[in-house]
Amino acid sequence: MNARVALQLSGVERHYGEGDTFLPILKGVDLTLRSGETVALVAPSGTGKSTLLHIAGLLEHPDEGDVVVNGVACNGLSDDQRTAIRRNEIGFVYQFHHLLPEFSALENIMMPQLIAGLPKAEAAKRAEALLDYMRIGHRAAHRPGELSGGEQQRVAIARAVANAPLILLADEPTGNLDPETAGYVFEALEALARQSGLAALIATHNHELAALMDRCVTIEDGKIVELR
Ligand SMILES: Nc1ncnc2c1ncn2[C@@H]1O[C@H](COP(=O)(O)OP(=O)(O)OP(=O)(O)O)[C@@H](O)[C@H]1O
Repeated sequence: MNARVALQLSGVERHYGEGDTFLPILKGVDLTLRSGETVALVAPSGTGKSTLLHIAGLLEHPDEGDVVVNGVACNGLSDDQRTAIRRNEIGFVYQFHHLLPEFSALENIMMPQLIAGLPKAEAAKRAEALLDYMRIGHRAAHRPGELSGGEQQRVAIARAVANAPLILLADEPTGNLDPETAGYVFEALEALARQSGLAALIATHNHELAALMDRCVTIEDGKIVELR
């Protein structure tokens, strides 16, 4: 495959604590994500999935190693520069949706686009299209508290891709949903990632859902191991 490299982690190390509480979590993570590929990260609890996603998403710094987003090495950048790259290139979906409760579904999806400077009408048009794609167009005017868990998570997914990021990172995006809802939300996420041609790294405990993705990796002894 010779698609463009969207995200590259090389020799990434991260620990928590010091002295007696020193806890090495990532011990040399190498991972390459190309545009258009979906990758599942399936690893036991506590092995460092969230830590890895936070470092890949420029929310945390590694102790060692490089994070390269779309050809730009991010370690030496200022916080402002990292924030700009995160806003432009990376969409994040969390286990809990983190939607703004006082805004409608449509407004939540418009928000990152407005922050990026898009005109309101354009942002609304794209938000509507994404809601339709997620089959919740009829819920556009509803606030998060008026939506089911699955609907909320689909809004969160639409919001994460609203700015057409290069990379989508998701941390247990369906972990909070019942199995049936998790199935269709995950499928919608996977289809949207594929349709948008972005590089997706999705942490999940669900092996059945992971099987939908192009590749599957795990973390063993602080390093990435390719499962398929
Ligand atoms: N701020 C912190 N201080 C100390 N230890 C931490 C901190 N954050 C995470 N850890 C520890 O680091 C390890 C990895 O945490 P992380 O959240 O990355 O794992 P995970 O694989 O995402 O787990 P889960 O599947 O349960 O969400 C865990 O043992 C956790 O307790």
